[in-house]
Amino acid sequence: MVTPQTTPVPVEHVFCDDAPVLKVCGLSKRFGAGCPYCADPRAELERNICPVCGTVHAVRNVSLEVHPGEILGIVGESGSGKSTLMQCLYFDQDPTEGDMRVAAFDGGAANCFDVSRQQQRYIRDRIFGMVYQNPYLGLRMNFSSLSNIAEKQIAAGVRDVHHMVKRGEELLERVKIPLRRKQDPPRAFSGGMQQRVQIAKALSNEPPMLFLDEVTTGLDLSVQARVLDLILQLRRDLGVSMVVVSHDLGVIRLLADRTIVMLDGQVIEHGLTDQIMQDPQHAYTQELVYSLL
Ligand SMILES: Nc1ncnc2c1ncn2[C@@H]1O[C@H](COP(=O)(O)OP(=O)(O)OP(=O)(O)O)[C@@H](O)[C@H]1O
Repeated sequence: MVTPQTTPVPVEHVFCDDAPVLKVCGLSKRFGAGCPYCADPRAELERNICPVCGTVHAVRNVSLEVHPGEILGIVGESGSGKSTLMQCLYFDQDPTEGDMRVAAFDGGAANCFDVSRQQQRYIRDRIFGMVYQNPYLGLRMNFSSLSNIAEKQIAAGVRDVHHMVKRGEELLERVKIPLRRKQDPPRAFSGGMQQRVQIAKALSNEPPMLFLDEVTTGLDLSVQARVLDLILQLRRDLGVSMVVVSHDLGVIRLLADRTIVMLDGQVIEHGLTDQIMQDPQHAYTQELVYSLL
């Protein structure tokens, strides 16, 4: 039985000296209007729900940094707020509060949650890439794989068809989709291949920052291993920074340099992944780690 501690861990960034690619401070997302009771940070919620007004506090005061070439893992059980957090970072959801700085946008001077929708689209199209757990959210299932990759390039302003085809083919080769299948639509592919096409699409504009939300969930073990291997290879070859969300600590252990553990919308533990694996502090993290042994 897990006994959650409700006090969030203060975030100290003691691991890297280089400037972050992405820096998020105090991100919260609630579903519902809130009330004076749950507006108080000391309020006792029923998991993540206000007992007075029923508002869901899906993400509570989360801060994080991602450094160049680093993979940050976010792990937590179902409902802990991982996907909502990721959706806020990728502008799929508006946070209730928070500040996000992106080094490649305005030199990190602007809070990206406050900029215009057009500027947010610019950041999504040119600086960020997203791979969703459900490939139906990231791909047009009836378009060819090559067209899917071109779509992201067009959104980023690329108009040279020859360049788009060349880049699309390069990426399909990189993610090991045979080029003879480049005109096939993703609906004709297996789950693992669909995730590879999503990854190719997300990488098409050479984004410095890639978000991966439960990308191996639902795949069988051998396919999962190949996708994980591909992610590590991309980091090695391209130096792209990543935020990887998973409920599976095994996946996070394999991929992430640093890890954040979430429970009921809060960060309950964070640190170097090896450190968390060897010496988990929170009862919930201990349970996660011991379940892997
Ligand atoms: N649109 C919504 N309206 C109300 N509550 C929501 C909404 N979206 C998410 N929630 C709630 O927010 C909380 C966090 O959900 P979220 O999907 O982010 O968790 P998760 O850790 O990603 O879980 P899973 O891995 O199952 O997707 C949950 O309590 C969920 O029920």
